[in-house]
Amino acid sequence: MSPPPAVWVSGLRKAYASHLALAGVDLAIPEGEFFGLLGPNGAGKSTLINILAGMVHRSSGRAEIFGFDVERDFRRSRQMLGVVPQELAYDPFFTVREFLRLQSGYFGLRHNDDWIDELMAELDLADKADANLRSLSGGMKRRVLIAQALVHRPPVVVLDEPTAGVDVELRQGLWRFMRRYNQEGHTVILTTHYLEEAEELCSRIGILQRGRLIALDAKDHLLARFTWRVLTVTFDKDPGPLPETLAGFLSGAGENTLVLRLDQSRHSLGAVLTALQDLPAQILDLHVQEPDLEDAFTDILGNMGLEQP
Ligand SMILES: Nc1ncnc2c1ncn2[C@@H]1O[C@H](COP(=O)(O)OP(=O)(O)OP(=O)(O)O)[C@@H](O)[C@H]1O
Repeated sequence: MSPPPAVWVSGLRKAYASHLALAGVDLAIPEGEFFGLLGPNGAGKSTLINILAGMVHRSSGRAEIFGFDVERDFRRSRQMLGVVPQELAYDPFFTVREFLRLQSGYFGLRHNDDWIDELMAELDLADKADANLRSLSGGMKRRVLIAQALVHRPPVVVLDEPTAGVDVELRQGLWRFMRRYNQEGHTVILTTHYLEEAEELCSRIGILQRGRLIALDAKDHLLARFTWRVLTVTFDKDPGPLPETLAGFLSGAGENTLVLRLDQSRHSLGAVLTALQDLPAQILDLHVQEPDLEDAFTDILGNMGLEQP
């Protein structure tokens, strides 16, 4: 028998009074995956995460972590899971080290200092070990949140908007840390509004909208659905009117610059360049932009007739 997936959800529903926050979600996340859970505000992402963490009671359906039901086997499933929440709920009188020891205690770990030291070093918190939580900057508090979630070395970690509002440098540091944690074999689930972040880190993407998974695919497959490219061409002077063969591709123009949108599956870039070279101006620069996850996200939500966040 194959081992159970890290996360398994089937027919999962959550109703708040008459509002359906999750309307029957099926999802299996295998061990070791870096999974991106995306969706506009109110789509149900936090509800799903909170059900997995045993913090919200599901209305119906199943939810398991490594085969342990999140309610019936709460202790075992929770032991397998680390959740990095959006906000730090803590007693501000503790130092960072005291706080992480306390968290270890919740998981029955009394001698956890070696791992706490390693976590603090990895997250650049070592020189704040004895600082009071109250005195930390927003970025430092964010690191403490991550350390808190990992204090019991969970095989599955869920990061809910881990880099919201942090500066570029810290974001890059957190990406490196998450990538390394995943490369060590841990399963990572990330929710984010920064689609660039999901594109950089996640191998598979699920898009939730109004409590339903409207897309679930490998990131590369999602992106491969899009065959258009945007070609920006800069000339040494005004190139004049485009030949008729290219006029239909024009999507913008600036000073001595033309922007063409081409569908690669139908138009050859070579033929387009040859036609451009016939214009009475020299090409100085060419830039080809490929679709990114943001384009895929917008398009998928657009096809559903729904607005993006
Ligand atoms: N405790 C609650 N009581 C009533 N409705 C709730 C409750 N928690 C969430 N909801 C509703 O359920 C829906 C899903 O909310 P949820 O927080 O899961 O979305 P989300 O995708 O995490 O959004 P965001 O990106 O804004 O965090 C929303 O319409 C929200 O208003």
